[in-house]
Amino acid sequence: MSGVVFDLDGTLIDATLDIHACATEMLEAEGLAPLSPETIQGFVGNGLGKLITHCIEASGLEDSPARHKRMYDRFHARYETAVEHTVVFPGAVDALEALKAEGYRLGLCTNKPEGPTHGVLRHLGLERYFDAFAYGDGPYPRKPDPAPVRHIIDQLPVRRVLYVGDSEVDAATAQAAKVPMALYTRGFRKTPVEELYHDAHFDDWSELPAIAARLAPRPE
Ligand SMILES: O=C(O)COP(=O)(O)O
Ligand SMILES: [Mg+2]
Repeated sequence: MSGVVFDLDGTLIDATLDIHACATEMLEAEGLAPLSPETIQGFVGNGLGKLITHCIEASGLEDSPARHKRMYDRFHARYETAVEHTVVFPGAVDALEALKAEGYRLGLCTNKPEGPTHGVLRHLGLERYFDAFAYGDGPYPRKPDPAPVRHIIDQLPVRRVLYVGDSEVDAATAQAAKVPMALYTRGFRKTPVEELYHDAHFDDWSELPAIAARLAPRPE
């Protein structure tokens, strides 16, 4: 069997406005000034803990454990239901449908915590496409450690996978897991495409089934 493993934020969905709303409320509760949506978007991809650290540092404060926990808890409490402004990238659902129809097993490998991941997937009708999940608060290290990808490969289970992601973290994860990487170029990447590990890149989701057929040929 073959599988395709997807990153979430910046790859399948753009949750910037909802993440920004959670961050704004969290900063306000601390008496801090809001940060722009672009700034917050740049903090996404390494998990919620890292996003909180970036918010604290961007506000000119020290990332003390007590402050970090207070802000993390406040953000997390709102995160699962902050879904109303989140959108799926154009063509991504059709690509998931096509891959499913071709017999691929699909996995979702995100650094987002488990509750907010399922909250947004349910809201967008995407939960049913995936046969296995790994989260940023699971019992394994976060991406770019290869452990969450391995966890998904074991759960699916599949022998061959293609990893699909948008960012530096995803490229490093695929490389560490020694799996082929398809880079979605309209996500939250900051590094030029040529400088990131990848075997294929695409800016149009209709290209993905052909990329998968090449890099993770279908079931024998
Ligand atoms: O950093 C996050 O919380 C989520 O990021 P990811 O879905 O791109 O892994
Ligand atoms: Mg991402």
